[in-house]
Amino acid sequence: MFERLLWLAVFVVTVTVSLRCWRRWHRRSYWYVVGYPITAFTVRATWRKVALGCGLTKKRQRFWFTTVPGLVSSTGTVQVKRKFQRVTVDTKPWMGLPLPTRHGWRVTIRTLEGQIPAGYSTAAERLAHSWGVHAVRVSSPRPGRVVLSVTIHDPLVRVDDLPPSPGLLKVTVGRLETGHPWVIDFRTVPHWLNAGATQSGKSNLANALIVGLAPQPVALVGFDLKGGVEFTPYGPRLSALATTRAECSALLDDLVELMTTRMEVCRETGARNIWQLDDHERPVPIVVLVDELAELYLMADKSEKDEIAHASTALLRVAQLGRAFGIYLFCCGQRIGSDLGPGVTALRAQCSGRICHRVNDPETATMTLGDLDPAALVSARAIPSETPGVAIVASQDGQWYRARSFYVSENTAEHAAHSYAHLTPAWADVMVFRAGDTVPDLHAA
Ligand SMILES: Nc1ncnc2c1ncn2[C@@H]1O[C@H](COP(=O)(O)OP(=O)(O)OP(=O)(O)O)[C@@H](O)[C@H]1O
Repeated sequence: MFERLLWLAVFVVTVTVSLRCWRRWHRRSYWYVVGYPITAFTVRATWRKVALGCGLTKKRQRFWFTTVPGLVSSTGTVQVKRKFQRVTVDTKPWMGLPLPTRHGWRVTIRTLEGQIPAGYSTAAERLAHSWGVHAVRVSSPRPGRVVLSVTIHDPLVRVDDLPPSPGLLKVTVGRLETGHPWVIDFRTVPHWLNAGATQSGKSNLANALIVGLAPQPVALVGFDLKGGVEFTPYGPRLSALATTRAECSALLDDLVELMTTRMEVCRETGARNIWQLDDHERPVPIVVLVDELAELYLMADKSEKDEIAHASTALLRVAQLGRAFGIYLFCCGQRIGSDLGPGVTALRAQCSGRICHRVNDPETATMTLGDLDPAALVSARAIPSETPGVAIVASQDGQWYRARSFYVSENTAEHAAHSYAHLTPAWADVMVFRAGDTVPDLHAA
């Protein structure tokens, strides 16, 4: 008997240690083979209790046949006088089979009458605590269905190195919490707002863009309102750099003039945008990086009013019309509040790409992500300062995601700027382009 118990103990210890080792050395296969089946079974088995606790059930009158009152799933007291009677029961929403994902699982729920996805978003935090997971995200692929996407651990604690760019004007800058790459694609979403408090990771993201765009046949333009300290080291790969408001105004005038020229070229050739022009006619696309956007709008005294109005209008025109003519904006700022003036609000409306790092004031989060799901705002304000680079990203599919940029140091970005300095088109060359002009052979790079 003792020997049998000993063998059993040895067996249990061996199995436990092996499972722990497996989990430690190859978490993904362990999750699919061991973790997921146990989780799927537990989630299904406990769904009634969890839904009840999170306020996702509905009371319904049902005919119930029972002799044992305790078997009736009701929060009220059920008095069984007859064997077949009408009682109030708590009905749980129908749940499909949880499906494994790389960082957790995904399950479809059929909503009960009167329920909307927002109700599930409100309950998401309660669900996460009930299941003991990092986060539960809610989406609704079609009316009457919600999909709960569960991440067990925060997948953004560690991210890998910056991979090569997947195509022209596309840069994989980080990873989404779903495990998918976070791609900034200027041809799909032309203008971006990148907001965040100091030390939240805004410049790191700009560095990732510079490293990704440097080898591409594009012209990079910098507006560095921190007096040039951020972008000057990347000068060799920048076709133009403005570091004061006066310089910004002049450079914005250039961009508006360039846009007008490109407009004429497109009109003369019957094209609606530069991408419909023949390859040899197409002007070089321009990515404009703006750092510390608020400085462009801040007024110390009334004498600056005209200059601010001028710069603000020019930037807005570039945002409104730039897309068709190959001019794309990436605006970074600590604060992008409406107190900066109507110019900022109008610019924001033109920037469909939104990135909100950790922010200090709720208004910047609202301004950056405002028209998204309120849960995105809550998520943005919950970003801890220990994870710089984590942001809420509004994407072209209308969804929002938590994401983290790859770490790209200033040295790496500076190295890329020097290595690809030979691809930098001179600003004068970019400006003189007209139909029939010789286009610098940047597309061959
Ligand atoms: N994705 C990331 N992974 C790891 N560390 C990061 C990441 N992003 C930023 N950091 C680190 O966080 C710190 C702040 O980053 P960064 O300079 O980009 O912030 P910022 O928002 O631009 O701040 P500021 O407005 O003061 O310039 C840096 O030390 C940087 O190395």
